[in-house]
Amino acid sequence: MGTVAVEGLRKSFGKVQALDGVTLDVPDGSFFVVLGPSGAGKTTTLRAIAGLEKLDAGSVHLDGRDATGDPPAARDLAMVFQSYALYPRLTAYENIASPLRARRSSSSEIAAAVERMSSLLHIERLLQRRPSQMSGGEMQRVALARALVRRPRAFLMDEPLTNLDLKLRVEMRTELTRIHRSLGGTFVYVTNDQVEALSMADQVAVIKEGKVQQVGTPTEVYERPANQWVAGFVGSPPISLLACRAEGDRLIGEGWTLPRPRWTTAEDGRPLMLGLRAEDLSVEQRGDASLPGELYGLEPLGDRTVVDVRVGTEILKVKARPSVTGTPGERLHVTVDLDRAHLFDAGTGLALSEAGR
Ligand SMILES: Nc1ncnc2c1ncn2[C@@H]1O[C@H](COP(=O)(O)OP(=O)(O)OP(=O)(O)O)[C@@H](O)[C@H]1O
Repeated sequence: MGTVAVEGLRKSFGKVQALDGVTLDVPDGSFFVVLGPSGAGKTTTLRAIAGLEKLDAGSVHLDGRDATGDPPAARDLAMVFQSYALYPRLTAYENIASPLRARRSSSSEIAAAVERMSSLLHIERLLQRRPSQMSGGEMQRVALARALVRRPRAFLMDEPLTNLDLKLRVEMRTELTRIHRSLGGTFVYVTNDQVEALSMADQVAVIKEGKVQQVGTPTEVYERPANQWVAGFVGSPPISLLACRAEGDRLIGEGWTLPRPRWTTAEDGRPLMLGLRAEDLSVEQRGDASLPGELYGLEPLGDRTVVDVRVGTEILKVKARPSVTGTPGERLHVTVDLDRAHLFDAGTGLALSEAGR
């Protein structure tokens, strides 16, 4: 078993409220990602689970048992940090073996476990090297192997891929999901990188200023963001937001109108924000629902081009084929897939009811 449940975690550092009532339920065997910007309280949450932070309020349950007062060593959790923290004088083999030596495992058990981990992480050829003889990516793999060699109740990972270059980071994302599948343990993984979160997680908890904004699968968080902030934080290029209001069967903004989506329940006149993702907009096809604008700029990204279109005072980001061309200032229409649009209350930022969608 390896369930982790925290409830109502509160922690302040002087005037900073790092955790403001964090509640999370991590199912056994899941790859659970805590996603949020810098300073959101991700590390503090992880440290609270590990028992490294004295809480102002709240509880931590491990496998259903109240572990709030337990010292870190009694919690049976393994932690992997951003910094590798390898023993500099020990070889990779000895580094990976160290948690097992501390538990007095036999040398044959140790050899078998190190062999299994090093093959899983493709580091067999590094085993006799010391940290000074390895690259950052190699050290990170050894650090992961050292954490994964034990079978603790859960693995807590604090941005373990941050120090790697982009290519290695992308590679390690796939590796980590593969390792999770083959080991089958509970992973609680902290990151500020939404691509990392969406690509690896079974469940994502999005956190901002010490408060959980939404918990769901990557698809739920992306396709049905609970509020405007989550919609803006998750997704690249970021979602475009336009101020508007509903009037009868229309949505009316500055210099544009669209048919009111069938599914929205907003009453007339209420200030709203319309959220449109780049892939739900088009400058290449003409549809019934479209916004008049002018070309602001083109951002070629190889496999696609992001077209910036000015509509009123806002810039919309539109995904287009790489071959798309145009001159800044040119008038054009942006076709909107209204079935995939999002509406938020402009005051509270909360997503409007999607009943009937
Ligand atoms: N030991 C500390 N003393 C004072 N303030 C702290 C301490 N630890 C964290 N904080 C503050 O608490 C808030 C949350 O910090 P935390 O490290 O949990 O954020 P984070 O989401 O992990 O950020 P990052 O992605 O930058 O690591 C921040 O404002 C931070 O400055």
